[in-house]
Amino acid sequence: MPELVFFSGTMDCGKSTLALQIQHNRSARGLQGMIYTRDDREGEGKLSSRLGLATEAIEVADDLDFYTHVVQALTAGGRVDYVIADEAQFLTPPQIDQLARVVDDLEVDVFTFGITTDFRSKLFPGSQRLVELADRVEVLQVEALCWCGARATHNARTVGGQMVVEGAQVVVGDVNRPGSEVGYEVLCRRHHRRRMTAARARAAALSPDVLPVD
Ligand SMILES: Nc1ncnc2c1ncn2[C@@H]1O[C@H](COP(=O)(O)OP(=O)(O)O)[C@@H](O)[C@H]1O
Ligand SMILES: Cc1cn([C@H]2C[C@H](O)[C@@H](COP(=O)(O)O)O2)c(=O)[nH]c1=O
Repeated sequence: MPELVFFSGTMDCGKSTLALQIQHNRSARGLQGMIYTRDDREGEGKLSSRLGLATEAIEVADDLDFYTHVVQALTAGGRVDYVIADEAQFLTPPQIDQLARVVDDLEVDVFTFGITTDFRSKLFPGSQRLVELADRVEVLQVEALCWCGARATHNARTVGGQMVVEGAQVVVGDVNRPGSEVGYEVLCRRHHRRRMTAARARAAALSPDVLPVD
């Protein structure tokens, strides 16, 4: 039975790596997939992993209709055995409905990959629709860790090194980029709530004026 699967997790937990592995294993067996992404850090039309692997992908815009796109590929004589959509948090809710229709009406497996919540711990609209519609929501086995060693469950945004809780929902960026103006850091819920990034925890530990938080 074909499925709509949502592989979700924080930033930097291996989602794109898994997407590339699924693509590799299927294409090694002669299956043909449509690979989509939106706003990958490495640039337009790329699905990239921090492990250094990347593949070409179809760049999705708001007006791309997944169902029509896959039907067009089939009508043109192509084979579509599966669909992969990375950075699925950036897709619109109607696009997630179109992906569900690809599964149900075309009987094609659809694997989506994305973060569930933004830097304010609010659901991305695309992720919300995936949680509502997916046959399965899978949390990745490799845990990203908070600086305290606990499992990281939340994504923090930093601007000029300070954690922020206001701003645009979408700002493409990366973790572990100390030099960049906007950065991200994965944290456990406790430290996300306290806005305690690794840098702030280090500063607090060094300061004689601040009581330890943990
Ligand atoms: N130098 C490295 N050596 C081993 N593993 C690494 C290295 N750099 C990154 N990784 C692994 O890659 C993961 C990030 O993979 P990626 O697919 O880019 O994440 P996501 O798509 O979820 O943001 C990290 O959690 C880590 O497990
Ligand atoms: C938390 C958060 C993240 N983003 C962006 C930052 C990255 O470009 C992607 C996530 O990519 P990854 O492969 O999962 O690391 O999302 C954003 O725009 N807004 C946010 O709140």
